[in-house]
Amino acid sequence: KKSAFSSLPLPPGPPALPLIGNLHQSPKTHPWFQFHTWSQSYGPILHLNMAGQSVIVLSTNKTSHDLLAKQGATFSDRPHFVVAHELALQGMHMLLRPYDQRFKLHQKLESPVLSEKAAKAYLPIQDLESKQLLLDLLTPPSNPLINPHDAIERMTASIIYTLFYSHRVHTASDPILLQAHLVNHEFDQLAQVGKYLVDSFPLLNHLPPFLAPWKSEAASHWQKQRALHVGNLDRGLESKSWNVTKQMQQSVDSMSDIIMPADELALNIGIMADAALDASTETMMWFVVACLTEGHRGWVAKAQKDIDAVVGRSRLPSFEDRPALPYINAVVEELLRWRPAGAAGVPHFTKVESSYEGYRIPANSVVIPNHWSITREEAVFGPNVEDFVPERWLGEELPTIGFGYGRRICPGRHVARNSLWIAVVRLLWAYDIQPELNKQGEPVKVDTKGTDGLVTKPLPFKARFVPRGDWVKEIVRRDCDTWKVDHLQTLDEIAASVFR
Ligand code: HEM
Repeated sequence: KKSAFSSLPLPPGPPALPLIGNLHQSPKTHPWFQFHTWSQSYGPILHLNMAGQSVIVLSTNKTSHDLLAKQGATFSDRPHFVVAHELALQGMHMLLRPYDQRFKLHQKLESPVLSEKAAKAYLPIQDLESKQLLLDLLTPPSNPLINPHDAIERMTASIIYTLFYSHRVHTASDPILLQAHLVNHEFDQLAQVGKYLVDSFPLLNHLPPFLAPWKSEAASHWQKQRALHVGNLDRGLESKSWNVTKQMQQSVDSMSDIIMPADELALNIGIMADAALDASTETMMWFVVACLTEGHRGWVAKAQKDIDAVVGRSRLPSFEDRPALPYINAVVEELLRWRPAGAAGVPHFTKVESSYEGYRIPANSVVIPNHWSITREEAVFGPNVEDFVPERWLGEELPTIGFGYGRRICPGRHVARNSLWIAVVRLLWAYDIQPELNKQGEPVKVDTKGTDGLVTKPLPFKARFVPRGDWVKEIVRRDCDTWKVDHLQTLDEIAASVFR
């Protein structure tokens, strides 16, 4: 039967072969670069045929917003992963859940704890952990070269685990953090597109277990996910203080018509924590890379001049300084643009056929908002899009980007922006971040391409965090040792200010 849109052409794209379509041209790694190149020939909306699977790639903020946000009722689903999601996560992964009633229920539970208002109440935790970051990077006496990853990850993990479970993370080898890494690594393996035939042919899943080896792999993975997230849920519920776990459990208890097993709530909170951790850590790592590779353009010096004028050299910068430091906001926005941690976004999916700008969008298409292209649109962001230029954010208002679109937009974006702002302003206030030098005394080249994957990470590198003066050392030693602070009391104060 002909549909209303069957006479419309598909969006343009590279020429496809019979049966396999564009599969032979499909990039093996870093797909966002090839998508970007194609968009330059075929335009802001392109169609790929991956062996029969329609993939729509959106390359501008406008097309992404028009489809994923304005037509949110139809473009908010996710592609189907039989092994990684349905089997290994029992269908409970927040990022992968289909757009259905149960998803909406989880979103309803999440939204009060991640709202802009809640995020504002969490500032004392971000204040605390960013102080500790400064102390952790003050590496007496000889300022050795370090890879800052551990110190940055400790900070982001501790912000999230304190808020979610009342658990402060003291070092990057905290056992819970290490367990999360192991589980996530195994999950990434399971989720690799194309690894399991059953992902393309779900009917195979009806085979008996001895013919379907993925079933036992998935079952064993589920036990690990469950142990991690239920363990954390229990820790949260047992804590003396308020935390997000308790808040969400209380919401569940107050909904008399809802039955939600502990592992389902635990998975929602735990996956939220995972999503928070990687993206925030790696965005901060890209900040350090930006200082090393793009600082010569003058933005670091300009930011430090502003900070010196507003904050001075006798105290730390704080959230109260934010209105007086618009340039630091611009640095954060430019960071999210220059290296969007989710370079190809997270794929959406549409179950129904529709049309856009005279093109037919087939039912069951995967829809990718390619942040890499979206952040490089010169018509929106001006020239020299490969350069780190915060000034572009100081003129007329630009679209904020990097957190996806529509009903699946990152719910953690308010919390994330606040974490980035305070860490960025404090690092700039405290340190000159200098590159490693080779034997000839030249800076060692730092990679700016990053890894493949849902979250793009800079390749390992080393840097020197040189205090900008003795005043930094004094203030950091005096104010940034946070281990004696009663974070449980801080959490109770947070609760009192927003949730009671
Ligand atoms: C700089 C840091 C972050 C970046 C760049 C980022 C980016 C993203 C992106 C691109 C998506 C997909 C949106 C879409 O499908 O259109 C997403 C989803 C999500 N993010 Fe974030 N995120 C960050 C931090 C956080 C934080 C701090 C939290 C929680 C506290 C969080 C929780 C989530 C969750 C739960 C989803 C799944 C939403 C859904 O599928 O409906 N993220 N994030």
